[in-house]
This record gives sequence, structure tokens and C-alpha cells, in this order.
Amino acid sequence: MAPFDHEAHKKWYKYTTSVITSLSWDPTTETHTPFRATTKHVHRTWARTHSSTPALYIQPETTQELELVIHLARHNHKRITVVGSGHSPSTLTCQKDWIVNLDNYSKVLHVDKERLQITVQAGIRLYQLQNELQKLGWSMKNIGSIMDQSIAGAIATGTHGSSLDHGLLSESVVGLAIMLADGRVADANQYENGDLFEAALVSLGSLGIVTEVTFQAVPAFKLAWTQQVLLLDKMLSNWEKIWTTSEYCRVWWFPYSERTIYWKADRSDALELKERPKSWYGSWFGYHAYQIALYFASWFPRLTPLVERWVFALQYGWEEGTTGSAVEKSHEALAMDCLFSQYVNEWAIPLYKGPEFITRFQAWLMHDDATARIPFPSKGIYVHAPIEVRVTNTSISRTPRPWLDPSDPQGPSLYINATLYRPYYTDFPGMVTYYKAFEYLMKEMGGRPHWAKNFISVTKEDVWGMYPRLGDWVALRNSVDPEGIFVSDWLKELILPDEQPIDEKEGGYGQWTPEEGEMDQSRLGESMGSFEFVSEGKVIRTPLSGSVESLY
Ligand SMILES: Cc1cc2nc3c(=O)[nH]c(=O)nc-3n(C[C@H](O)[C@H](O)[C@H](O)COP(=O)(O)OP(=O)(O)OC[C@H]3O[C@@H](n4cnc5c(N)ncnc54)[C@H](O)[C@@H]3O)c2cc1C
Ligand SMILES: O=C1O[C@H](CO)C(O)=C1O
Repeated sequence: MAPFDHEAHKKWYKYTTSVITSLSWDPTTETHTPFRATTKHVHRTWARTHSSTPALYIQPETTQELELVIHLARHNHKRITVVGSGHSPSTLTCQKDWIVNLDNYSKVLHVDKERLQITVQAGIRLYQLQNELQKLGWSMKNIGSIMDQSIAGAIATGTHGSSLDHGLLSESVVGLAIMLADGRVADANQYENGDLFEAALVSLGSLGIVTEVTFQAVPAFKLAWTQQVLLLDKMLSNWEKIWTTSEYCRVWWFPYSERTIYWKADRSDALELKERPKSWYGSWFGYHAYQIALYFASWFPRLTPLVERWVFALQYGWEEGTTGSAVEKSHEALAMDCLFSQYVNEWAIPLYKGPEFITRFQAWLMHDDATARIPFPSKGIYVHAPIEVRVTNTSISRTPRPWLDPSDPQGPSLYINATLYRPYYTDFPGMVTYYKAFEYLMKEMGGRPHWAKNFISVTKEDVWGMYPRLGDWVALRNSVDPEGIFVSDWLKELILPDEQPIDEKEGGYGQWTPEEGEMDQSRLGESMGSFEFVSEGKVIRTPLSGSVESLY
């Protein structure tokens, strides 16, 4: 084996990360495969709702590097969680072993101009993907509220937008490449490894590392949108019309103002672009004024309805009618300002159940427990922020349906998202009761929670009752990852059967004793007891199990 050349390796380091020494030697190319890891990373969700300090944070840049990560994890008994942009506000991406991030694995690999399809490395963020599509005169047909997510992360949790003409974002995914726990890359699409494809469309990060995504684009289009102040009662009495008038539509429900904002958009390529009106809380002053007001309200919750009505009037005006319009490129029109750190608890129910849900939950928020019929007293509970009301329709999907798709397979779905801001990262009082009441009613209506979000009273038993194909999904997951490399605590707590034999051992997921011939010596080198890598000028030794130690 060639001696380790520190100087040469330093050249590989980006973000002062590192390269593994002996285990990375690749005799076919006679080079070391870089292992870009650091021991100092603190992983935080975008909203700073959860954090974890992984033993290693790894940012591979090539497929070989990814393969090395998986081999090393397997031989070191480490679990892997891949994180995209960390926009899931739950503990879904938290991991004490190894966190892998694909921000530097985000290239465009192939463009099929005839089919309008693009194949990209899976770490690409949606805004980067959109930039690439724009160069080709293409676009994504649907997005959610933001474009910061990685494509793989958005797919993995069932991210959706708001349109009855479209399903989840993953509806546009034509094919995936997934690196499985043995380092093998499997192609999965409608025709090849179909089961893996349907399972991986909502993978929750636990089937393997999605490395490539082939995405169906559409020709770029403009959207003309309007938004109007609509009384809550009127919104409910026009329920069907609200969701069927325009291709894209969404409602923000402001309980204390007893008003909603009804936003709708249609394609309008013939129109000139027209800028959106200024938003009050989009200004520096409005942003901070709202946040400070919410901060005070977190100390004196009774002030919340007042704050909410004040902000509503400044942001939208109080009178019914149109309060803004614009003509924008599709992705600019659909994206919105999500303001502050927040908890979000979002569920899907059949669309026709929406009016009953909204009527009863509005009553609960107004402290009318008799109408609400929710067994959690609402006394003293004041919440804020819009409750987002959106739609999707996966029942007419032209592409395979993800096995863990939370929306209704029988007809159109309504997504209701109870957002609770955290002014200056402070938790708002009453959240637990608010969310318990919300989830009680959601369960009564046959709802299923959005996988990425902050649901709090859902048990494993509930989840198994919600998904008829969960057994198939778990069986497939276990068959492609029998050692549980991609099993996170989140998955164990919420999904995996208690009796599943995942060996818990300090410092590793199982006790491993190398057997004769088990290790590929030519690939993994001679260092069986530990491996070393350089980080920020220090040589670090990571034992096969146990914590990372600094040598010098
Ligand atoms: C401000 C804001 C707005 C949002 N708006 C919407 C919205 O409009 N609609 C909606 O439905 N949701 C919305 N979300 C939720 C968001 O779309 C999801 O949480 C999404 O999963 C985040 O993508 P990410 O890249 O940050 O993934 P992460 O949160 O980092 O990860 C999510 C999951 O993907 C897995 N994963 C990531 N990359 C890979 C990979 N390469 N291979 C395998 N698994 C992988 C992770 O392990 C994890 O299980 C919003 C969230 C925020 C904070
Ligand atoms: O999770 C989400 O956050 C925003 C609301 O602020 C949104 O639309 C989600 O979905």
C-alpha cells in the first residue's frame, strides 16, 4: 500500500473536512477516495426545533465517496441519516452516529430534450433545479411554499403544493437511483424495481441513499394570481368553488379575525409580468414588529387575538375583497415568505370533510367546546398565525402512488397545517394542548399526518392503522437494509415493530466480529480496529465502535 500523503490529501479538503487514510485506498485507481468528514458539526433543523451532534458529518462529492461512506458505516457499526436542507422540523434527520449531506452532490447528469426530463444528483436544492430548468425553458409543474429543500428530501416526506390538478411533488419523479446498504446502486422506476420505486417515493430516508433523480419537467409558464379577504363563513359556504375555480389555490385561515385569505392562480403566458404588491411583514419593520408582538403575546397569551387582528389588518386590510395580484414566473408565484422559526403540524383528510373540521376547530379556538366536541378544554389556549389550508389530488395520479402517501387514495385531499411561530426561537405556550386537540379531530376524520412535521400524539399503533401497505414497506426496507444502517431513532419510535431484532449496542448498531474473508481487504485496507482521518489539521481516530477521539 502506498504511504499516506497528507499534503496531497489536504488539497481535497473542502470546508476543512477530511480524508480517510488506509481504508480508502482504491487499488484500481491507486488513489485514496476522499472521506470528507468533520467531527464538529452540530445539525440543526431549519426552524431550530431540534438538533443533534453526530459523531461524523460527511459531505461526499462523488458516487465512490458515497460508496466508501456506506462501506465504512457498515464495518464500523454506524447508522447513517442523510440530511437534505434540514427543513423537516421534527427529529426525522437527527442522528448521533453519522449524518451525510449531499449539498456537494448536486450536478445535472443528463437532459432529455424530447421528453423534457432531467436527471440530477439527489442533493440538488429545488431552487437550483429550477435554475437549471429555466435555462432550458422548462419548469417544475408544482411546488410547495418554498424551494430550499433538496429534491431527495422533498420527495422522501411527501412534500406537496396546493392544486387539485396535481399530486405530491414526487408525481414528477420518473426514476430514482438508490445506493443500498451494501453499496450497490439500484435503479428504480415504474418498469424496473417497481416495488422499490413506490416504497422510495416516500422513503423517510430509511431505504438507502437516493443518489439520482430523473424529473419530469413542463414548459415554463407564468401564473396570474390574486388574493382576497374572504370571511370564514363565506369560504365555507363556497367550499367546492374555492378549490375548483383555478389550477392553483390555497387558503390561509385566521381564526381570531374570522377571515381567510383566498389565493388563486392560473396560467397566463400571454400576460406581461407584473410585480407582487409590497407585503407589510415582508418589510424589515413589519417582520420585527410582528415578531416582537408575538414574543410579548407568548408571555401574555390573552393578547394573541389582538395581535393577530392587528397584523391581519396591516398585512391584508380588514375589508372583504381583493388585496393583491401579480403575474409571475410559476415558481415565484407559488413560493411564499414563511417568516419565523415555527412548529408545523399538518394532516391530510378527504376534501369533503374540510367544512366540518374547520367549523369544529374554529369553535374550539373560540372556546366554544360544546360545538367543537373535542375532549381537550380550550380554556386559556390562544394560538396565532394562519392555519394553512391546501389541496392535492393523488387519486387521479398518472404515476405510481407512493406506498406511504398520506393523502386520500379515493378522492381529493385537504391538507390543514397548524403553524405555530416561535418568536425569537421561543416556544409559544399552549402548543401541546393545541396540537392534541387538532390531532384528536384529525384522527376522528380519518386523517394522516405529513411525515415531516411536528405531530405529537401519534403512536406506532395509529400509524399501522393508517397505512395498509406499511407491512410491505417495512418488509422491503428490511430486505434492502437488513443490518439497519438507515434505521433512525425516529423510525424505531414511530414505525418499526417493537420485536424487530435491531441489536442495540453502545457505539454501534450491532455486535460485529469480522469473519474470515468478510472484509474486502483490497478495498478497505488493513486497519480493522479503527480508522483515522484528518480534520482541521488533526489526525482523528475513530474506533470501530465507541466515540471519536482526537489523537494529536
Ligand atoms: C419553511 C418551510 C416550508 C415548507 N413548505 C412545505 C410545503 O409547502 N409543502 C410540504 O409538503 N412541505 C413543506 N415543508 C416541509 C418540507 O418540504 C419537508 O420537510 C422536506 O422533506 C424538506 O426537505 P429537505 O431537503 O430539507 O429534507 P430534510 O428535512 O433534510 O430530510 C427529510 C427526509 O429526507 C431524507 N433524505 C434527504 N436526502 C436524502 C437522500 N439523498 N436519500 C435518502 N433520503 C434522503 C432524510 O433522511 C429525511 O428522512 C416546509 C418546511 C419548511 C421549514
Ligand atoms: O411546513 C411548512 O411551513 C410553511 C408554513 O410556514 C408551509 O407552507 C409548510 O408546509
